[in-house]
Amino acid sequence: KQANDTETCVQLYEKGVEAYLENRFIDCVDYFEKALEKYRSYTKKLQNCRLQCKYEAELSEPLYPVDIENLLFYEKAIRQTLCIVKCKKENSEIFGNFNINQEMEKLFEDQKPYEYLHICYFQTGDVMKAASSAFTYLVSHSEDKVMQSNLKHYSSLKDVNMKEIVNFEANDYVYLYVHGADAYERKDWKTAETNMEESLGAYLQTEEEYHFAFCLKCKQKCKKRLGSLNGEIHEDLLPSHYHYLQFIYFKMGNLRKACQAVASYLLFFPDDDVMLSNMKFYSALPKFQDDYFQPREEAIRYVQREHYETRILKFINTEFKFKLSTQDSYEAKPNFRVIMTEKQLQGPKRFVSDGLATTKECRSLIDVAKMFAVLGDGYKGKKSPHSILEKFEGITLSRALFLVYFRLLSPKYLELYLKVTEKVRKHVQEYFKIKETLYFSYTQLVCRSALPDSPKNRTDFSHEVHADNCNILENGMCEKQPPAYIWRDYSAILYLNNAFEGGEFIFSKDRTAKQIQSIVVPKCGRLVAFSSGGENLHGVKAVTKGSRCAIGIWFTHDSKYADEDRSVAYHVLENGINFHLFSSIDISSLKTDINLN
Ligand SMILES: O=C(O)CCC(=O)C(=O)O
Ligand SMILES: [Fe+2]
Repeated sequence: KQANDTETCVQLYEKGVEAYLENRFIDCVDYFEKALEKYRSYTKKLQNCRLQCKYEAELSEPLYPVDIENLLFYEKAIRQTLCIVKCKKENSEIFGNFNINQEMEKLFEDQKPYEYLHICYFQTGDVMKAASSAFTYLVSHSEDKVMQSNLKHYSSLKDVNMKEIVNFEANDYVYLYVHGADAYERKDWKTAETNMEESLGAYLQTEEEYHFAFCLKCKQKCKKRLGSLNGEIHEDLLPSHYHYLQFIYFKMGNLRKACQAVASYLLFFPDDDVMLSNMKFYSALPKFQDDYFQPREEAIRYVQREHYETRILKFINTEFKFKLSTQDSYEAKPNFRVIMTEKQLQGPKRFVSDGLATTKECRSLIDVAKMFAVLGDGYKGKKSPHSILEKFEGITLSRALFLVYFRLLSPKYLELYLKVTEKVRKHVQEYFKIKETLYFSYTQLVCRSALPDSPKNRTDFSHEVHADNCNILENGMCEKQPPAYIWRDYSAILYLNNAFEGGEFIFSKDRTAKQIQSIVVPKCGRLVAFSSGGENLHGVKAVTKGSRCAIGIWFTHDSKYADEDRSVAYHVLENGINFHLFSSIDISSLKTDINLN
């Protein structure tokens, strides 16, 4: 039987096991070799996706011009993550149906295939490969007694040359490093230098491939994995390159480079006695110059990133352990009903309904807004886009999504956000009897708060009279041109509270609000919905006290402007967070205690 080319590494693995169990050892070898090859191309491709996505995220224009509380870091991480999801989708022939599940991935990462493969090689007479397979397995399971005795047995066979046993899964740098260290022992400085420098480069490259934002927690694990030299764990593999190099360069007569290596090493271990005395020794040499102790650039970058990440991790672990109090005995009826129509509202294509969210739901959503709102989120960096006397705090769907991704926010909130807004969409579609598809174009939770020292007798507006998809001209016409959001077809505002003063929503006949047609007073669960054109001029009166929170939702018929984050959000809720993307990551301890109940 031949393994066919469309089979995933998982299927191949399973067939390998089956062949092994049925003593079909040639098939067994064939399937496992192909499974390993597939898995290798899978990880290679994944690493390419990661690097490419990292690069793209670096170059992307930030959503917000100022880096508030390291949010830029998260933004980049989420961009990178979503980009990887896309990249995987685009390469579905390699990634299969998107998922190698975590369990299967672990089998490969744990070198499980070699547990079978060594036997199948042995049975087919390939004893060298049997020995190497056993060795490869032992590299990551050095304590495994059974495999130890297998290797011992293989090494006693006359066809097995111990010197030629290899680790099939060694990273490139492992051999470079080992050869470098060998050359060092032989005092072959030139070879040692070449190997060590190459090993250093390859190490950093591999580290880069393993490294991405989600890896914060597994960083230690990564280091351990990378630090394994054919089974021996070298916790300090990276700095030890500099240890070798300082002496190699000294022996080669390059004092500057020796000193740079010393300075690089000291970045990792500033108090290391040996290195400090080397430093003294080198600086006493006649050829020494004052600017020699410059750490190498890649070492500086590495150490800085390390410090930064440790701090962020600490921050996440200490700052995000809290509970929200959302116990609420009173539960409003979930039923909604229309309370004002075109007639009461004095204009076309508009209505008001009540009961689209319960008290508890409103409270939860406000909690999220208060906890995670970013000044001006969704307003392209303007903190108070409409009134300088108010503070605008918002959270867009995409930010809620990445908070969930980082486990800073319980998925329940995202679910609630989606559920409530979907209820609104359906209601709007039914009320206006819309036949075409109504896509979400943009969703934003906003709280407008009066600044403490703002005057009480304000007559200005929190949000000037405007239309949502056109620009009102002097002559009263509404011009459907950018910068207006011309693709918006329907608008809906769902209110979350009434604990404030002012803040009434008005429909107006004219731009200056001289001819107010109707007023909507916000309260939890109340919805105002209307077509987004010039026929529905509207505004928000000044909020003079307290904080007014609402979810603004804009719909479109144009699929080009459909909000992609929404489908990603559903994907995240359905499939959970794709941890296998970030192999061997355990960020479960980052989970916060936020609960809806
Ligand atoms: O918050 C409101 O009541 C309306 C807001 C609005 O009109 C808008 O954001 O376009
Ligand atoms: Fe509006």
